[in-house]
Amino acid sequence: MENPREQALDVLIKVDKKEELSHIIIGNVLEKYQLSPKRDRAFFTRLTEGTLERLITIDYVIDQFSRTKLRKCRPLIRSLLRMGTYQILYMDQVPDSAACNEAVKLAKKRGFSRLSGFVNGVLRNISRNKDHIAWPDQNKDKNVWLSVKYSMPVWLIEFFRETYDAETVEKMAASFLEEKETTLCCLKTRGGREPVKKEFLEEGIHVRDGILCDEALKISGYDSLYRLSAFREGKCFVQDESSMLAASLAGARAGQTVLDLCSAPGGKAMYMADQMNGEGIVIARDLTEEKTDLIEENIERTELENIRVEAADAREQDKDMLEKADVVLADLPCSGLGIMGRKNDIKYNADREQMKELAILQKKILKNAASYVKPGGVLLYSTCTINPEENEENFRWIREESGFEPEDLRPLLPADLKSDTAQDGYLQLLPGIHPCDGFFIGKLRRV
Ligand SMILES: C[S@@+](CC[C@H](N)C(=O)[O-])C[C@H]1O[C@@H](n2cnc3c(N)ncnc32)[C@H](O)[C@@H]1O
Repeated sequence: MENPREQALDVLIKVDKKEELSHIIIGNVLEKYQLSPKRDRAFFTRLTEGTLERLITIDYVIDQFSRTKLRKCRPLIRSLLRMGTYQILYMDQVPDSAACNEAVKLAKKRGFSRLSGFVNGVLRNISRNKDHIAWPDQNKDKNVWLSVKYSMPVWLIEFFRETYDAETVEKMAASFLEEKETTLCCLKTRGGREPVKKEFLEEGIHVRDGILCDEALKISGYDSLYRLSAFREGKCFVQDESSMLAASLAGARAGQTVLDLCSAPGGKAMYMADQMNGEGIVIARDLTEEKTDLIEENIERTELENIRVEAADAREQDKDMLEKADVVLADLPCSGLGIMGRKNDIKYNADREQMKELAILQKKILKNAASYVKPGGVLLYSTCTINPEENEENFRWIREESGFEPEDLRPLLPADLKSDTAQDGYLQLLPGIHPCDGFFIGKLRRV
């Protein structure tokens, strides 16, 4: 990677112009420069992801110290100021003078010599005054204060506060900004957690056990997953503990028929196939072949044999599957508000209208999902969001519509996990409150 700052600049400009989702653009750059030194790749990743994560805070600061408002600047200048400010405010290892000088050099290199003085002036002004920023007054408007402090759109803060108190919302917002380890699920059928852990320790990677699930390992300090042999050989795959918990609460057992309607990239399908010890079948479906190819790739790597992959639209009822499945998993497309800390685009692109449309889509799929459950079988509904309309309300709706009984989750939960609603068959996991992503899990049984 020739100049990680210039690569970061190009990514920020593309994201600003909404050319593509940021994790795809960043992933493409990392793939192109996979042989570059780990240090450059890490600097590039931190600078792009960090700047995007703190965009609202950064823009607030720049507008305080610049005479031209950021929204009136050219995209290149806007992105240069944003990444310069991120380095000054959040990257202690970068001297402020380097952040300013490199921004000036890039402005000149990209044909903006006339504006390089402006870039220099704004960044040096921020550097001089970084301990005297006038933040919003939290006593005047707590939501605006939370929005600027945690870089979350104010409407989202207001939306969460319709359900949760300010303290809970602050914990959630803070947790989205925390540095995340990567959570891996280790397959029992491939030897389980201990040998993988040993291998990672030998490779000098920081590793610790998960908190909620026996299969989980949390790792950090590695470069690319594909450089880890245990990952390459399919002994583990990336999955948050909230997802492992959802798949484990489905309770799939050896010999059963499991139908996973929205399966790509296949995380929960693989977890269940592994729990079934390779006996019985998990039918893993998704909408397009592009998506089912992702499941196929993962199965090939993990060598799980009891998964059958099919492309199918879950909105259409499949008459051949009526009352055929012991377990139906409806892990549905959702607004993703529980994983905003992993995907920056979600918090900036979410909107209430789209959330309402998703709730309608979920109802349609849930109705079909219920029709595939055998008498005595299970319907497990899950999403990675924090939105009562998509979660609790849809769970209540399908319970009434299907006549299925909610299953008491209390005996099935890890000891450390407390929830007031578990006895009613569902739980809403909250980042910052629970040790995992934000996730909804609801379990019903056909009586
Ligand atoms: C939350 S993700 C599933 C994650 C997956 N269960 C896992 O654990 O790896 C939702 C999936 O729903 C799929 N999807 C969206 N609309 C669908 C539809 N109408 N029919 C089937 N799958 C759909 C998306 O392609 C996406 O892969």
